[in-house]
Amino acid sequence: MSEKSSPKTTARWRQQFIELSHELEQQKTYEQLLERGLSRLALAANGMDVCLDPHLDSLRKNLRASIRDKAEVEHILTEIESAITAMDAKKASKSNIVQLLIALIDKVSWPKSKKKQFDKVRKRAEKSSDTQLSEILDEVARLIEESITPQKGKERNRFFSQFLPLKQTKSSHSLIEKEMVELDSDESDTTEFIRQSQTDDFTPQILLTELLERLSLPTELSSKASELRLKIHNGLKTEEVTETISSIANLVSELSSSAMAEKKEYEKFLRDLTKKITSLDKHLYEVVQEDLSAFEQRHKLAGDVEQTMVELRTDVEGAVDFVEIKSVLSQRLDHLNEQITNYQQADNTRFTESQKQIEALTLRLHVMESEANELRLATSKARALAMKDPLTGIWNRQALTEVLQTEYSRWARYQKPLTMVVWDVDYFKAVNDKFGHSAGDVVLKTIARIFKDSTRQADFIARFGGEEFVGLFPEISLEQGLEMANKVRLTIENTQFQHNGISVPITASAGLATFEKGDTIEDVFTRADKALYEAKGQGRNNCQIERK
Ligand SMILES: Nc1nc2c(ncn2[C@@H]2O[C@H](COP(=O)(O)OP(=O)(O)OP(=O)(O)O)[C@@H](O)[C@H]2O)c(=O)[nH]1
Repeated sequence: MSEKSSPKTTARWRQQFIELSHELEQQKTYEQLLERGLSRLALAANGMDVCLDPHLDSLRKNLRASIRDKAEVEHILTEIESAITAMDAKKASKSNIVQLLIALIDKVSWPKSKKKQFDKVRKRAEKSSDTQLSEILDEVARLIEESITPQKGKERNRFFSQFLPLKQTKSSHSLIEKEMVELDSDESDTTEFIRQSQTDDFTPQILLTELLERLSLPTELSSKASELRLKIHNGLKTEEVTETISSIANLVSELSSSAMAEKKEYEKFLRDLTKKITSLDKHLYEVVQEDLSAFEQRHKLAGDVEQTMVELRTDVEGAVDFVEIKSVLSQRLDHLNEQITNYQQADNTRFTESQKQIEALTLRLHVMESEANELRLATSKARALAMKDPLTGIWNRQALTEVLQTEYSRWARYQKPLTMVVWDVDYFKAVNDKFGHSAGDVVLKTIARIFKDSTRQADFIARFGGEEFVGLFPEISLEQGLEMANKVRLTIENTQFQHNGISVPITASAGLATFEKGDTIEDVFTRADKALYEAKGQGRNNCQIERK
């Protein structure tokens, strides 16, 4: 082979050189592009993970350096690879956390009122990105908090409001406001929780510890929580995570049951309180109904009760927990009972006194009634005596006056016949004179008996005075009356009067008149007396009717 190159060979070498140069040029451009891309990727990936960031910085610095250290780059790439592997592991952890959250939500029987909210959070958890995880965790914690402490929510306010008087809504507001402040302070805690969580990396341990920290546990459950916390702190094996989640879920359920039991006890206590207050009110109402004289006492008691209720309400509003409320209510109720007992004692005394007074008054009333009856009877007897003629025992002139008035009114109303008869014993003065006044009295008594025996039940006969008698025949005409009078007259005539074995002839004469339209009592009496005068004039032992 000759040392001199042929032109053809030279041209080929040149061509190859040009192509190689071009290829190198392209590779350099490609390398620059890769460097730039790598640098940008490193910049973009910065912040994804704190462990990755320093390696990315080193890589970018190295890429920007004029002299590159291949070994250094290889080391950086190894570190980046390790960091990315660690990131993947963390990512897997986070998705485990989501699964844990969902498992927790599913395991606990949440109150109906929270069920929907938990379902929403559950859906969000399923679709969540890493950046949303802390937010979801906090929401789950908040819902757990609300679910296990129902007395701090609206339910408690509603619960209270049914026992507090409506007019006290202002006071009730203050109670609500106070609770809102409490809720606000809870939110501050939540904000703090979010802030902290955002800076932390989540692991199942952190999640479970955070959940336990956020549960406000009663004493009887706190020891269980401490055990769990210690177990978590010491590190959980993968198979222990699910078991721990179940334990926390049970704890939450127990806490919820405990809160419900307390709520029920609280409800029962307030129901009993309401019954007692209702009973008091009923008692007060009955007291008023039973004894109006106790109005002032009742008014005072009502004032005391109202005052106690106001104090009670103030105390309840100021109380911080159920035990204090219970204690305050018990004290106030005791005070209220004392007031009621005092009132009842006073009321009993008042009632006993009233009963005594009523018994005394009743006795006095009975005595008075008895006395009044006796008096009425005596008056009646006296009146009867006053109406009777003492000698003959028949009605006297006073009785005649009254009966005349009554019969006259009846006649005026019904216009039925009413006849008057005026009797006079014939020659009575001679009887007295001849046989003595006593004999004359016997004659008068005998004639009175004849009058009485001869007249009907409806008829009336009275001694007018001396030896004069006046009779009334209701519903008897003048003619009928004359007939009846003559019968009486004959009876008298036929009666045997004797004195010392000597027969004493006794006769009587009568004049009759009947009531006519426009008559007064005096008119009729005058006409009857005039008829008597006529009978006397005709020889006595005679009955005459009025002449019209
Ligand atoms: N025994 C007795 N006599 C009385 C009583 N009241 C009145 N007399 C008498 O009755 C008598 C009445 O007499 P007179 O009025 O004159 O009438 P008379 O003698 O009946 O004569 P005539 O009426 O015309 O038939 C008097 O002597 C009275 O004293 C009385 O209660 N008892």
